[in-house]
Amino acid sequence: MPFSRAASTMADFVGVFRYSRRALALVWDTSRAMMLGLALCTLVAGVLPALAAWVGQLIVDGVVGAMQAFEEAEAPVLAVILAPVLQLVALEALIIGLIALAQRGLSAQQSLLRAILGQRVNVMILEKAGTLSLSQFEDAELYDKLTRARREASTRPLSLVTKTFGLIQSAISLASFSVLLVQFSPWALLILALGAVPVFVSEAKFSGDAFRLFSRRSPETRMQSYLETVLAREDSIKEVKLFGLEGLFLARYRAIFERLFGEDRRLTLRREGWGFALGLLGTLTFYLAYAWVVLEAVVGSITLGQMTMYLMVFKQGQAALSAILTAISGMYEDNLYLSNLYDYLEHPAQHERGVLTQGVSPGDGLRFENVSFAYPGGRAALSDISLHLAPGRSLALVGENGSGKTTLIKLLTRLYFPTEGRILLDGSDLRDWDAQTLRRRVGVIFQDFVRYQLPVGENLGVGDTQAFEDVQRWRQAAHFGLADTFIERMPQGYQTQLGRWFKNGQELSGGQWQKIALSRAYMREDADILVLDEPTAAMDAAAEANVFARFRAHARNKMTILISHRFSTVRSADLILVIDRGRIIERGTHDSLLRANGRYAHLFRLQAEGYR
Ligand SMILES: Nc1ncnc2c1ncn2[C@@H]1O[C@H](COP(=O)(O)OP(=O)(O)OP(=O)(O)O)[C@@H](O)[C@H]1O
Repeated sequence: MPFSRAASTMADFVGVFRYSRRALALVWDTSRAMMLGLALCTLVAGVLPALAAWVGQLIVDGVVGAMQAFEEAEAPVLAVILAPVLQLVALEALIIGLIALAQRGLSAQQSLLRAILGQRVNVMILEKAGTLSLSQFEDAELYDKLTRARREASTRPLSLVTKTFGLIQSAISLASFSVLLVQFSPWALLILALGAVPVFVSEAKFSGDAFRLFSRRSPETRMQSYLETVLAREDSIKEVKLFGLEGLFLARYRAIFERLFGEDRRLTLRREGWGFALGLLGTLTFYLAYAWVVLEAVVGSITLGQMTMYLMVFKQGQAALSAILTAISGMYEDNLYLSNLYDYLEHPAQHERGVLTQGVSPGDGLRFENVSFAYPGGRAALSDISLHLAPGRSLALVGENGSGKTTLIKLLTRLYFPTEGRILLDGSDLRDWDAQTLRRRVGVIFQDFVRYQLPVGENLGVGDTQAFEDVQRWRQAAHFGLADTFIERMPQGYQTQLGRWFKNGQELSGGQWQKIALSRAYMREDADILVLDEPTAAMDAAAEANVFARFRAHARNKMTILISHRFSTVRSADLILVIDRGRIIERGTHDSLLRANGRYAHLFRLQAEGYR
């Protein structure tokens, strides 16, 4: 390897460790007491083994001395001769006991910290997810980082801290062993090091390889977990069964596993193979040193006690050194995974910087001025949209599937920003509005509303977090959304658990769910813009008529926007926009549009004929 490449590989290797400091800070911040406890136990567990080895030497030499004394004495008193040796044995027992205590302390604190830190990191990941915009969520690369972080990152900070302490512990042990060993010969230290370094280099290389493998294939692992979900979740199982998809999906699931496993196997075999071969070097050096120490004992340059000690010290020193190197390569691996976590956490959130709580011309309502929009990486979904909706007026959007109706609502609710043009509320650009204020002013139900696995009351409460548990408000909203009658018939009324995930959960029909969603929109008492995207598609005709009668009464002074494929619901709107491939192609009232005899009139007649 040329020098410059070696240097840059080394720099990469060292550079990765920059996350160690942050992980340590995180743990320190999480529990100072336990981090100090860990440090103390580490210190004790690090220093005492060398002390034990030294006492071991004293015991052996003490025994040899006692044997001589016993032979030489005329009237030997066993207790007197043995006493010093026995004291040493007791000391050794005490030291071993303390080591065991320190190790238990370490493992107890580690397992507690693991739980707290795992939770903390998961919360950090989820909090960050809350700050991401919808388009960031739809960015596959960022989403991969998020899933990788959720899968792997929560255990890494502790693992890093444990390894750092483990490293310090082994370093202390090694230093204390070295102090003993260097009295035998400084060369022994060199032999010790030579045996361990090759294993370390190969470990570091393979942990890098494993991380790259893990990162590269996150799309495949995501597909795997997606297939698991489809095959094992109640909301998809019905269709899977009826279409007989189990075999097909399982085969795909297996194929992904086999492909991934092939790579894993290759890596594992190489890693362990090299680990074994290079590990033999360590064994070889140990036996070299062994022979040497024995030789020195035989020729009488060291005592029998020293021989025992040196052999033990060499063996344990070797173990400590290889523990140090393993810890470093493990830390390198943890740092790689943490780099992914911090990359994700530091991904710039698209800050909503607006501060306005009032527009420059209150009462002006909503305006789109030449608004165009394209989804990231997609073609234009909306082009040159202009419209004005004054308070108390209603707007209906009509158009084929995929024409851009929902997209318009997403812009209006600031889930996305226009690529061109502006949207004004009360005369001020939507971007400049304070997020909270804006959210309070808009009540919206999307077609793909969420069916929360929560009690039915809370399913309404999510519509207004300030009234999340307010039973009175639930009842009122359910009344407007026509959900009250069936909710009151449920076994535990508003406390009835919905969905099948939890015990005694009740499943609702499609139309009932839609009524829940509709009531959720009514929870927004302060909202003066109400948006309903296909709110009644699953409802029976009587319910639909009722819903709109209530809606009109409720929305008398509000701005309302309605998306529907049913002309019966659209016709009463003050303004109807017909959208086609992202453009407004017709606008007017029901009557004027019929008179114009264009697309609207055509679609209307088609639907009317269907009912004849
Ligand atoms: N998140 C997205 N990312 C990229 N493209 C999208 C996204 N959502 C919608 N689109 C595309 O934007 C276009 C308009 O979609 P939109 O959902 O606004 O249609 P729609 O008029 O509401 O349709 P429908 O009547 O079926 O609900 C479609 O071509 C669709 O493929």
